[in-house]
Amino acid sequence: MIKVSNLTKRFSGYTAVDDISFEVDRGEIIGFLGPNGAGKTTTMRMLTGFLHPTRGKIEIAGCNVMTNPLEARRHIGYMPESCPLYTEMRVDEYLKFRAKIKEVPRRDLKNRLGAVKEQCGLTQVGGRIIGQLSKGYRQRVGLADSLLNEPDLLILDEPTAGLDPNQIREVRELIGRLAERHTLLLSTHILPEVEMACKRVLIIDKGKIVASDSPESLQKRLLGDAQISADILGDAQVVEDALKALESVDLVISSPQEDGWTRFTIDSASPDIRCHIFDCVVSNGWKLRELHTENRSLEDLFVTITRGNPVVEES
Ligand SMILES: Nc1ncnc2c1ncn2[C@@H]1O[C@H](COP(=O)(O)OP(=O)(O)OP(=O)(O)O)[C@@H](O)[C@H]1O
Repeated sequence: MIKVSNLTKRFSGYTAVDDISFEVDRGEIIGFLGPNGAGKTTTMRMLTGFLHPTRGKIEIAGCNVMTNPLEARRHIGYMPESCPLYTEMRVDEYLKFRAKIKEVPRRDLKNRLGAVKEQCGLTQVGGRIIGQLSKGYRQRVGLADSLLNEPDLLILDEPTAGLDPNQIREVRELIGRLAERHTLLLSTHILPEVEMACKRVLIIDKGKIVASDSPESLQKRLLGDAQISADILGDAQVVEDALKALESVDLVISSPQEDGWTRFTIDSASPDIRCHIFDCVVSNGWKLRELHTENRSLEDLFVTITRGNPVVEES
């Protein structure tokens, strides 16, 4: 659906996007992550034909964006970071206006308007003035706009930026529903958003793609070792020594809890040694009330990657 080859954008000597290449298959949901100024918006604007690259090639659904921008755009629904809505217009009026610009055939207009309003939960607010809507609803109008031309590909630039937690939840749910029917490229700073929705993440830093993989395998490959937490009742020193003696255990840290319990934090080179810990506790007659692998978040991963750690190529 998207094929980007050696894409570069320079602004008066400054390289905002530096020779990036990636592909997105039809139906994929991709999180596009990066710190401020990494080049996300610049990349998205080039993908949608709003900004001309300095170098490189972009194909959307087989159309070359540089040589055939109008045809390529027919496949794309784009919601820019700050949605340029005409705030004095009513929702219906605005969507009709946008549909005409997007050359939605007159005979389809009513159906398309009805469908996108339904999809975005706007059916009740068609007569409202956009400027008087909440930011969450304005965001929905932006999304409805991006869906008018029945695009195969949705490109959303920080769709939840500036929304309050309730609005974020609503817009996320809406995006989740849209993801069932579209290929989706979603840029965001909010990492749980990506963990929830995206099957693959592309991480861009200083204009370069530094990682491309599923959140789970990136976590495994970058953070590698497992960290396990176990609450055990027994002589703390004896337990600690026994845990340290287990194969593939690198480090055990103990911290006393109430009523004689101790929490052991165990670093291991093996992905999961919980069964061995359990057997060790049982064979020594100790008690166990908690045993789990600590989940390292995408946030840890993001910080690791964008602080100059090794580049992770797609597997
Ligand atoms: N029109 C422009 N002229 C000059 N420099 C620009 C222009 N647009 C973007 N840049 C620069 O290119 C770099 C990448 O910007 P971009 O907006 O793509 O980053 P981003 O990853 O989207 O950041 P954010 O998360 O803050 O939106 C930044 O250093 C920015 O200042």
